[in-house]
Amino acid sequence: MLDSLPDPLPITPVDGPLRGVVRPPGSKSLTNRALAVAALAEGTSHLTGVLDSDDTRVMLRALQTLGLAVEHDPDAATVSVTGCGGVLPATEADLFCENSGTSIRFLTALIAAAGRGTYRLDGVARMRERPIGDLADALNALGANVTCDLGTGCPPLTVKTGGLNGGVATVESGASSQFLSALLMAAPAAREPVALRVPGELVSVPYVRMTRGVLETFGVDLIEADSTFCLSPQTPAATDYAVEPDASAASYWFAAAAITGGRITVEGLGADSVQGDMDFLWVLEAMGCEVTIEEDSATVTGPTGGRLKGGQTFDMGPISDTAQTAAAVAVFADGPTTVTGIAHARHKETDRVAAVVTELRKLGQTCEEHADGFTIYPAPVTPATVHTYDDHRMAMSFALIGLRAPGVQIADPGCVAKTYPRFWEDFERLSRTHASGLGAGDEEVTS
Ligand SMILES: O=C(O)C1=C[C@@H](OP(=O)(O)O)[C@@H](O)[C@H](O)C1
Ligand SMILES: C=C(OP(=O)(O)O)C(=O)O
Repeated sequence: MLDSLPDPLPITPVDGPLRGVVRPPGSKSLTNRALAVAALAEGTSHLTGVLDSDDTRVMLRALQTLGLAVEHDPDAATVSVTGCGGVLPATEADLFCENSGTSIRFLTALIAAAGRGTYRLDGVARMRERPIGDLADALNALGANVTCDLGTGCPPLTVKTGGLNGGVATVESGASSQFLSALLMAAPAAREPVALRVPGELVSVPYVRMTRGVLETFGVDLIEADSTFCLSPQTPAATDYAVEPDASAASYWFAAAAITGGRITVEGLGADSVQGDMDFLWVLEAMGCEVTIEEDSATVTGPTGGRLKGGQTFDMGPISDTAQTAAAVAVFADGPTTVTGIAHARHKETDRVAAVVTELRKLGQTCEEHADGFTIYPAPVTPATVHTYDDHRMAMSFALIGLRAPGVQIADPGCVAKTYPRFWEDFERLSRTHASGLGAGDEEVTS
């Protein structure tokens, strides 16, 4: 399906509010965490609701290469993993991690802790610009020998290891929270207790909470005090784990309701979600949307005519994957919107701060670029082809602008495969629910 899309993909504006119900695919972050912890567990874990996308396939393939028994049924969205109990079967491996940050960071720590030999990890050209040196330093303090082969603090990496001894490590976490998450998941396999000290800024805090939640489900004990996380040697217990739908993916549907003045319900994500990106709902509420959160769903009703409130500043540091979604919504606000706290978003699939500003300017918007974010002064949208920089979130968020403005085309639409291969199918079906759907009941859109 993705291969047959026109490139660039023209987006057809809708002439009324979108209404519908949607269930996004499984969370990338939860899928890759559950896979990593299940790999270290004793016994077989059964995961349901798993995401099948480029990023999760990188992780699945890597675990198989490392000698683990992994059974994947993409149609049923299930994976069974028989864990290694603390020592990986493979004593060498060459792992290609594409541009999956979670995979390369989680795997580096997992291998350092449970590997016995020499391993190499690499990715696409952009991955070679994404930092990982702070994770390598922390693993080396615990007894591994991890080197960034080009001396740039980025992949490719060589991991030479006989397992982690344990001890105290400092984890610089200003570039990514994934370093700490990776260490927390790997530390139980060390021979001695591990203390992970986070001395300065910790970005993307909700993802660390998510890691703790997954570890808890697998029976791992962890103590946190004074920015230090302590884990004793232990083996995670294999478990059945149900992955929630992806909250970052849900942000596109919530925003579609906001922009078109419609009403969209996302199923499977409710009050108890463990994903921080659900907080994007409060950005939309501040911009004039009505937000309702139930036990197992969340609904956004956009203001009539999609007239959104501007003149606001949002610190989106904890939820930076939704900053591009916010930028798309900001185009239709009645005043400027400023997003702060996302300097670390410059290290992701692309420099997202620069990409948002560059592409919004093409679409006729006035934008200021700041070190840690941007300000958008809304103006009428001018037709343009949006460059997506191999960043799924550029494609998915900028498509939303095309729902209300003619002439928006999305280059390389297939890049959504990183986390949401069915995105355009859901977009198409949901786009058909406008206007005539009003008062006629919601159309079910599921994936
Ligand atoms: O731990 C995770 O699952 C993630 C953490 C975040 O990265 P940073 O911690 O690098 O901000 C987020 O952007 C990424 O999509 C997923
Ligand atoms: C930043 C992202 O991914 P990762 O860091 O896992 O590559 C993302 O999915 O937006």
